[in-house]
Amino acid sequence: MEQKLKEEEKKVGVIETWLRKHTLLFKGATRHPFILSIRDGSIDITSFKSWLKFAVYSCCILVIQAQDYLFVRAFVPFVASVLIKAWKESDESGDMEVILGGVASLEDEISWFKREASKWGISLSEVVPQQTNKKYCGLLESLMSPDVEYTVAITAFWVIEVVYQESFAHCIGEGSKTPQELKETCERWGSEAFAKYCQSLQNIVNRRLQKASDEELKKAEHTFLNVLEYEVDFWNMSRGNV
Ligand SMILES: Cc1ncc(CO)c(N)n1
Repeated sequence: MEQKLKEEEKKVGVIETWLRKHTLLFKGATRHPFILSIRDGSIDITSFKSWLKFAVYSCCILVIQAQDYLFVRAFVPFVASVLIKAWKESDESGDMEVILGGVASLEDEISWFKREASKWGISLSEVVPQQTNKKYCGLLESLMSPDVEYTVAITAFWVIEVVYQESFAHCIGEGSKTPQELKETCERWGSEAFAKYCQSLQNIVNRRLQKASDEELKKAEHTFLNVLEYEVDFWNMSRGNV
């Protein structure tokens, strides 16, 4: 049985196997009620005239965006640590370009967060990190340790990106009623280009996992699950859960 599973994993790829095994948690992170409310337009303010609804609406998306700005600032050094690991440990020189592309797009992301904030009249320097966010940034920091293998770190990197990609692609996919004001946000992570970049990361991860020891595989799967749980918690901040 054990042997059969191993053979199966080799054929379909480890990631595919994980996604089948942990479908519920993956759906929890990529089809969160917050995302569904963007997609079905129920988050929309324009159909509700009362200013209170406006406040609630702006609050939940703004909480996520402001917290995400802080998250992305912590994400940059994490990605830099993955870059160092790729340089030291990778068996393929092409990995570095993919990761470097990620760093470049984070620069653009940070500028975009700043533009968005000024549009909404928020001062990002005054945003206080919520407990959930602090915990997630703590996870990133622990993954920056030189003791964490490249395979485990790149797995975390891929899943962090793919949750956003899958979530926001769902908001602009067939039949979505996403409000105009949120389209740009959704396009940022839901675009074809971002999907391609996530696919490049996924190819690296699959290649690494195929060669990984059982011990490393176990660690990588644990990290994969950990990230998914933190992503669910992150979305939960939109409901005022800190
Ligand atoms: C919380 C979170 N997860 C993933 C991404 C993708 O970059 C992001 N910006 N924020």
